[in-house]
Amino acid sequence: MEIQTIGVVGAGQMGNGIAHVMALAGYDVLMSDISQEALDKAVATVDKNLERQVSRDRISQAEKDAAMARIRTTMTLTDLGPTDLIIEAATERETVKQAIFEDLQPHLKPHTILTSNTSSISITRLASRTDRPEKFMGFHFMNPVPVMQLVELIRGIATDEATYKACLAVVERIGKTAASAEDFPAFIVNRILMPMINEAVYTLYEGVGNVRSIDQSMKLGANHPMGPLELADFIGLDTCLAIMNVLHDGLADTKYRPCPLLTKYVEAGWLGRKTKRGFYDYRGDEPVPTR
Ligand SMILES: CC(=O)CC(=O)SCCNC(=O)CCNC(=O)[C@H](O)C(C)(C)COP(=O)(O)OP(=O)(O)OC[C@H]1O[C@@H](n2cnc3c(N)ncnc32)[C@H](O)[C@@H]1OP(=O)(O)O
Ligand SMILES: NC(=O)C1=CN([C@@H]2O[C@H](COP(=O)(O)OP(=O)(O)OC[C@H]3O[C@@H](n4cnc5c(N)ncnc54)[C@H](OP(=O)(O)O)[C@@H]3O)[C@@H](O)[C@H]2O)C=CC1
Repeated sequence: MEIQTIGVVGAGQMGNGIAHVMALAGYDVLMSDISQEALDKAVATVDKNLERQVSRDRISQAEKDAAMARIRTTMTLTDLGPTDLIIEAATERETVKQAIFEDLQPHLKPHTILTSNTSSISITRLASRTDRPEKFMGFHFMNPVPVMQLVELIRGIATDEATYKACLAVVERIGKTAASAEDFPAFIVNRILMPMINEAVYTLYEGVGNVRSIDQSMKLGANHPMGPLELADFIGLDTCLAIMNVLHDGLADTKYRPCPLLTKYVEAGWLGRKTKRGFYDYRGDEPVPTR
């Protein structure tokens, strides 16, 4: 069955990016969130990012207008029930995701495919609590979604081939590249990337470098487009900590223990760009290191 309508749960930085690329590729998108403010902000962000693509001649004004017209929003999660494919992109907390799939379940069409954009949580475990583990997958975009080429596709133990192929066809239609990952904590990208970010926080915690010298070293010394602390702020420090906890619990190896300094920033509510403070303070014209 060809997918035509897509439901996106969670209108944060990932949800708005997913809505953006799906609408641009011609899918009808219905996005939900628990906050009307988040939905309004997400639509405004998509509009701004599409406008940027128009101004750089990546897309035409008509393509932008058509994409914006394909995005609708709702505060009622169950309105997403009749869509062909649901991509859950809410906060990285297993109980939040489980509750979303539980609430959706009675309202789904028999053919609806359920997916999660989780960065780390077991797809098999999320799937096992639904009525359709064979129609459940990990659909993991990278941030910023309109720019990054990769989508990790993660099959749970019960995912069937038709579901995998349907998701692969969506990745191809939006012009991105799929990497197939086995369902183990944090999959491929975050299994490798997040311990590096956590190590950068340890490097800061132990005083080996400060925020600026650590980021500069990895940008100029390893050609990374962003330093690891800048990238952590970009991803969200709550998300980084949640991923480290999943690695630590799931692989039971102390090498994945989250740095206490990362925990401290999250406890302070300094979550990075989204709260305007993390390893950098974004409240002024230029980001200022906080250490
Ligand atoms: C945590 C997880 O589960 C998984 C993850 O996502 S891990 C995080 C993965 N992401 C990364 O590692 C990102 C690392 N950073 C980068 O690659 C770059 O810094 C960046 C692409 C974000 C910005 O690049 P830059 O060169 O500094 O900025 P800029 O020149 O403004 O942008 C580059 C292009 O992206 C576009 N762009 C940037 N952000 C955009 C957005 N949100 N929407 C649409 N387009 C965007 C720009 O318009 C520009 O397009 P053109 O090439 O057509 O001109
Ligand atoms: N940040 C990143 O770089 C990446 C993140 N991911 C994953 O994507 C998911 C979303 O992350 P991200 O967009 O960064 O997070 P954000 O914090 O930016 O957005 C999450 C959104 O989900 C909302 N939300 C929380 N609970 C619910 C619920 N029950 N129903 C609907 N919406 C809800 C939040 O609302 P409120 O703010 O009101 O709580 C918020 O608007 C996570 O699973 C994350 O691991 C994947 C790839 C990259």
